[in-house]
Amino acid sequence: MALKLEHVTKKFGSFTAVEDLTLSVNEGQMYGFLGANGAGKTTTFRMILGLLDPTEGDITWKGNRLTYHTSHSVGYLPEERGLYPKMKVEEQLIYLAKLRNMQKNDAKIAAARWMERFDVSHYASKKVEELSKGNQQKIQVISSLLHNPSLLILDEPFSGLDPVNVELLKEAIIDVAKEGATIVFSSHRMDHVEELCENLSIMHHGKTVVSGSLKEVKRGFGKQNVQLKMEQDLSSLLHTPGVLQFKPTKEGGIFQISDEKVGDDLLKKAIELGPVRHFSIEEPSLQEIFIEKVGKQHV
Ligand SMILES: Nc1ncnc2c1ncn2[C@@H]1O[C@H](COP(=O)(O)OP(=O)(O)OP(=O)(O)O)[C@@H](O)[C@H]1O
Repeated sequence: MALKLEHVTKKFGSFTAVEDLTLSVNEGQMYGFLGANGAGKTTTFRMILGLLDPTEGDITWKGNRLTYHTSHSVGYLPEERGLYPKMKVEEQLIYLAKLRNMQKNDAKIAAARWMERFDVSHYASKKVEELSKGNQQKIQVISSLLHNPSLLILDEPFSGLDPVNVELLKEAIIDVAKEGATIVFSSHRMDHVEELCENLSIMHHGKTVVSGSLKEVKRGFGKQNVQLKMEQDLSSLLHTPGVLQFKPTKEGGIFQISDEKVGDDLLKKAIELGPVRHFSIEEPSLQEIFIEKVGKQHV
């Protein structure tokens, strides 16, 4: 395991922000960190980076404790974005890369490549403060990965980006992972995590409520969804044993079921009602799992 957190707890005074967190991430893996506001994600990132000390537990990256200022192999996109507003974009990217031990010329070449990729080359000689929030975000993302970090920690990397830029960033993250970097990111967007991560954790009030591979998490949830498309009113099928919930849709309805066999019973009953245009059994979405585990009021 490249990144290892073992029984990590962080207390601020008497308040426990992170409690007994254990997780590991393989080299080259993309790990998703989910949780409602205040769940403890940023605190965990700061501990991984060595910016905060855990109250208890151990954190290691390839066997050693990281200290952010001595590690040049780490990239971090902090939640509170912090570029120098008066500095020009290219100048700033090169400056930050040099702080991470990159040669000026290599930094210049890499900055030009990434600015082109993120479609911000035309801002190279503008001051950061002259850019829109989303474009500033892209510059900060570039600064976190310009020096080819082997561990990249991204706190809410997609927030504030429009859909085109979200796609640009996703593709970039996938490429960085393919080149071997280990990536840990937090997001409130379940679909992004579902799309990008093999493994994930959901935190709630500092505790891990769900963790594992996406497949394990979905299977472990136990429940599945049956989608039926047909003209007839389906509400009577709610009383089929094993049906937990029913949500009518424009074309029919979606049933939450306790196990796959209930799907067969539903299909038989649906056929008795009339012609079935569509029937499918689907895995629960991460969104459903999150809402059930963390609670609707926290989303
Ligand atoms: N320096 C600190 N002193 C006291 N409490 C803190 C400190 N830093 C964080 N906390 C508390 O720890 C909890 C976890 O905060 P954290 O920022 O890690 O959450 P988060 O999951 O990143 O939330 P969000 O999704 O809103 O960014 C919060 O209740 C927060 O108020």
